[in-house]
Amino acid sequence: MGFKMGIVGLPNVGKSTLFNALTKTAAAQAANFPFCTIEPNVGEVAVPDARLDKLAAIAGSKQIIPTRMTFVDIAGLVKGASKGEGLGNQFLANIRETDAIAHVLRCFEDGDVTHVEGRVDPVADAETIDTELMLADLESIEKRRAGLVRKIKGNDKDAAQQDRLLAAAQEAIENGNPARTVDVDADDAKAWRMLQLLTSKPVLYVCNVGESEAAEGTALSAKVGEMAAAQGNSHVVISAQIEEEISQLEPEEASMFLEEMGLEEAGLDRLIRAGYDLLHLETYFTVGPKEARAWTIKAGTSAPKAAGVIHGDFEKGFIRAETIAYDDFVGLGGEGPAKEAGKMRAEGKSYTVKDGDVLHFLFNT
Ligand SMILES: Nc1ncnc2c1ncn2[C@@H]1O[C@H](COP(=O)(O)OP(=O)(O)OP(=O)(O)O)[C@@H](O)[C@H]1O
Ligand SMILES: [Mg+2]
Repeated sequence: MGFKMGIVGLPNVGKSTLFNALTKTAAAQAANFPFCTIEPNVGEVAVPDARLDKLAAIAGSKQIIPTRMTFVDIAGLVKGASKGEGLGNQFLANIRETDAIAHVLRCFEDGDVTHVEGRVDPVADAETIDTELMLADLESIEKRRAGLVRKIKGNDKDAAQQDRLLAAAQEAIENGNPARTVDVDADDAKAWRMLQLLTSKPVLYVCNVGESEAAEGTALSAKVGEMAAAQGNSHVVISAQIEEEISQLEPEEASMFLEEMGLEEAGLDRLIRAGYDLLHLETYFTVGPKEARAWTIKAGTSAPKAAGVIHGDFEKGFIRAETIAYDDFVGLGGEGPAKEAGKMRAEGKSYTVKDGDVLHFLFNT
C-alpha cells in the first residue's frame, strides 16, 4: 500500500538531516546552505512496534519483519514559492504526491547555520509555508474550476461534484484557512482525496531543537505546540542532529546515549508513530515459527481487504480469518493456549480488523 509522508519546510531547517536519521543513511545531502536539496529523496522506514517483538518472543519466530512507511525529503520552500520564487513550484508537485506532511520548523539557535529570513521564529515560518501552500492551492483551484465549466453544462455529475468540493476549499482558503478545515461527507471523501490539494493533507509539526534541548523542549517549541493545538494538529519535539548521531549507533550504545540525554526513546520513533496516527493507520500481525510480521491497514478495514495487503489472492479467495486479539495472545501465552481458552475467533467477510489483531487467513486458490 505504501503510505508516504513528505518532509516540508523552509530551506536549511534540517529536513535532510531528519530524513537521514529516519532512513539511517546518508542518502540525502545535508549541509549548511539553503536549497541544498533539489531532487526529492525517498526512503522506507520501519515502523517501531514493541508488540511485534513480544509476539515473536512468544511464538519463537525466527524472523521479525516490521511494517514500513515512506518518507520523502523535499526541497525547501520560500516566500513566493507559489509564484516561482526560490526553487519555484515544481516542488509543490512532490508535496502533492504525499499522503501527509511532516512540517519541519527550525527551533534551534545556532548563529553558524543560515536562516533564510535571518531570524529564528518557527511560528512565523509555519505561517510563511502555510501561506505559500494555500496560494498554490488557490491557483490550481481557479484553473481547475475554469476547466470544469463546460463539463458541468453538459450535466457531468463527477465534474459537478469536483466543482462543489473545489468551491468549498476555495471558500476556506479565501478566509485564511487551509483546505483541511473543510468538513467532507463520507460520500465525497474519495473525490476530495483525488483533488490532492496541498493544504488538505494532514500536518504534523516537527520542532527541530538544539542538541541539549530535545528532552525538555524550548520556549519556541512550546509556542509551536500552542499553535498546533489551536489548529487541531499535533507536534513532536526532536533534535534532528542528535537523532542522526543516534541512528548511526548500535542499539545498545544508542540506548545508553538516550539515557544520558534524558530521553526515554528515540525521537524518531515518536515521530514515525505520530505520522502513523496522523494517517489513521493501524497494524495487524501474522505470527508463526518462521516469522512475525506487522502489516499496515487504514483504520476500519474489512478482513478481506486486510488480507489483500498480503496478497491479492488472499482477498479474492477469502474464506475467513482466524483471529486472536493481541492482549489474549500475549496474556494467555500464544496461539495454542489462546485457542484452548476459546479466544480464537473465526471471523468472516464483514469483520472489521482491529489494531493489534493476530490473524491467520484461510482462502481458496
Ligand atoms: N537540531 C539542529 N541543531 C543544529 N544544527 C542543525 C540541527 N538540525 C540541522 N542542523 C544543521 O542545519 C544545516 C541544514 O540542514 P539540512 O541540510 O538538513 O537542511 P534542509 O532543510 O534539508 O535544507 P535544504 O532545504 O537546503 O535542503 C546543516 O548544517 C545541519 O547540520
Ligand atoms: Mg535538504
